[in-house]
Amino acid sequence: MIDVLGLRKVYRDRGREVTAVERVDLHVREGEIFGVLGQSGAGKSTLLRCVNLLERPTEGTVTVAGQELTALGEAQLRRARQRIGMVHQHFALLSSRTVAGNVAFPLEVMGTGRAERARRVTELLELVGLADKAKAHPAQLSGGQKQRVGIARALAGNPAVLLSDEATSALDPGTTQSILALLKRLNQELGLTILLITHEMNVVKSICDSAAIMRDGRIEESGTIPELLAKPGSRLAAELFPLPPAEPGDITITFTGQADEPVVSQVARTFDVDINILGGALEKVAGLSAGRLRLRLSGTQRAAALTHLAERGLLVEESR
Ligand SMILES: Nc1ncnc2c1ncn2[C@@H]1O[C@H](COP(=O)(O)OP(=O)(O)OP(=O)(O)O)[C@@H](O)[C@H]1O
Repeated sequence: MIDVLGLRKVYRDRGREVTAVERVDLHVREGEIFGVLGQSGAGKSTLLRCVNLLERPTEGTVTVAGQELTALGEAQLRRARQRIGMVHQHFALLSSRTVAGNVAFPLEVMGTGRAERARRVTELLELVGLADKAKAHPAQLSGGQKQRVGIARALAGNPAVLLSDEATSALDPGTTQSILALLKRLNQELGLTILLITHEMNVVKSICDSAAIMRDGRIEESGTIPELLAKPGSRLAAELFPLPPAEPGDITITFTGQADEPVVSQVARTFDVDINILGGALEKVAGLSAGRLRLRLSGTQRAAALTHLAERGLLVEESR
């Protein structure tokens, strides 16, 4: 649904060149929620703004819903952008307009007639749970309510794709969860493809099907959550499940889906090994139970025990 190939963005800032995004490829499948995770300055906003060409890439191509945006002129681009909704960290609402007026704004720009506009605004406000706030002004709303208005406005043009620029980072944890639940519901009910950027692991953990980790303008790893968790040395796995520092010979096992099986005690019994559990964490990620354990194993059948764990589909990594 979104294909970014060889994307590069260089800003020229007072005679200096700043490379914000360097040779990035990104493939977001139809109907998925894809999270780009990274620290401040990693290039996430630039990448997102290049996807709807609010920022023109220095190099590379961007294709959304089969249309190569990087090949379009300004007029065609304006039309194509109507099918790409965007949600902002600080909501970007018009303070002089009511909630209904804010949601109606993109419809006015598109030339939608008055009656159809009113019908659509009502429908959108119901969708985000704000039907009773149509006549309120943004200043009278909580942060979570403002973001719901932002989401309704982003959906006005019936977009195939929603881009979310840190939609929850100005919100408290409880409100964050309710906005994430709304995004997930819209994803499932409308089949909306969502590309979001965030610096919060919690966002990826709660709603993303796939993720990429970005650092210094580059994508370090990218894939579905189970793929990323199954990859040796995965940064996503390490950040999702922080463990104490390892000593040489310590074993880290990462698992998705096998959380209900008593694997460790079975291995201890079958291979007569002593197992020390040094740390561990279990989480629900992308709807799957996943976790990591740091173990110290000793016994004459240690190697056979490790092979058995790997054969059971667990990722087994030994620290050096
Ligand atoms: N308009 C601009 N002109 C010059 N440099 C810019 C511009 N926008 C961003 N940059 C630089 O590009 C790099 C990436 O910035 P970007 O905002 O994309 O990162 P980010 O990961 O979204 O960070 P944050 O979460 O803090 O916004 C940074 O070094 C930033 O200073």
